[in-house]
Amino acid sequence: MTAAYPHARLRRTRAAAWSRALHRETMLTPADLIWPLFVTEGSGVEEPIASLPGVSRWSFDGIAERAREAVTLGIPCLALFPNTQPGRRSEDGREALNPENLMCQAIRAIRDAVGDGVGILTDVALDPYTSHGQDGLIDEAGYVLNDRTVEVLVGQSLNQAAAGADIIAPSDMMDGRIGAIRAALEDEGYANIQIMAYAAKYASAFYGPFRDAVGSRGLLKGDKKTYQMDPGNSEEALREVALDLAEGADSVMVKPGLPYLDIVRRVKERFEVPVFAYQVSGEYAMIEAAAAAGAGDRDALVLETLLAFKRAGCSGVLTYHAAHAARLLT
Ligand SMILES: NCC(=O)CCC(=O)O
Ligand SMILES: [Mg+2]
Repeated sequence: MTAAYPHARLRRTRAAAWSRALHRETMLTPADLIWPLFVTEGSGVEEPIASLPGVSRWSFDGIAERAREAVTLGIPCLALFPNTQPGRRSEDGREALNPENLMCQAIRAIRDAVGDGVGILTDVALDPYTSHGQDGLIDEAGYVLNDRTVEVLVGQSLNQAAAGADIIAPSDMMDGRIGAIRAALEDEGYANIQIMAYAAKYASAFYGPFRDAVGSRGLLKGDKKTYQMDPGNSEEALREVALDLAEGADSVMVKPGLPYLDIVRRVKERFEVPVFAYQVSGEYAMIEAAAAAGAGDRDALVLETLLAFKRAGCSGVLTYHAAHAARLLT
């Protein structure tokens, strides 16, 4: 039995800054952050993204510069997303298999700039490469075909592995792709390349600005509800995670972030494996809009939301605020 009031006064340990620091249960450091970057063609190019104020697409030189910045700031990992030009998009997304695509060139630019000073996480899914904006191959009715898509995702993963990716991160939500990719990585001599599975990815309204950033918003017809999860489901997330772990994922991700921290917590408690969350573009945009409207202090909102991911059980968080947060923390 613990003491009761008045012998127990929980305000006692909160009374001074030194004591609050001493009793703080959760810490946020730059090492908890994964920084998503958008890649575009050209050189010396920075394209601001209107719906993601403060975030730009960068050409390879800019990507290399961001990698140097990450090293300086102590951010351990970058996540890459390409803005594929319309002329390189197709019904079958075959640009994903091109060894000279934006993703592969960006990986090499980062390696040239910082060696293995940062980890490189690469997105596996076809939406940045398809002319219809879906994450996989579609039939005449527009339905995303599972098994044929998985075959292409395996090729996409091997293409990224050959270019030097450290963590393959399938975000497509096809069934069985983790096992297929893991087997292919083993066969091709990439036993040490990690897989971070977007295991519980929800069909969410929070992805809008991301689709602007990779140029798929105007292309996408319909929605992604036949493969991404229903926001009402939680038991199903545990099944998704169990399958991805059984298929060989090293870590799992929950996405979006803040509205799904209950899922993070359930996954962490059930499986005791590294869990990551993606604070997605719409969440970033909400914080920026709130700060711009004078509804809250930007720096405080950024740090509090990121700390919440840690408290919920995350090993780390993908966030467009990574560089800003790391500067605040150092
Ligand atoms: N596969 C990566 C994403 O879909 C990111 C979504 C977002 O930031 O809104
Ligand atoms: Mg799954």
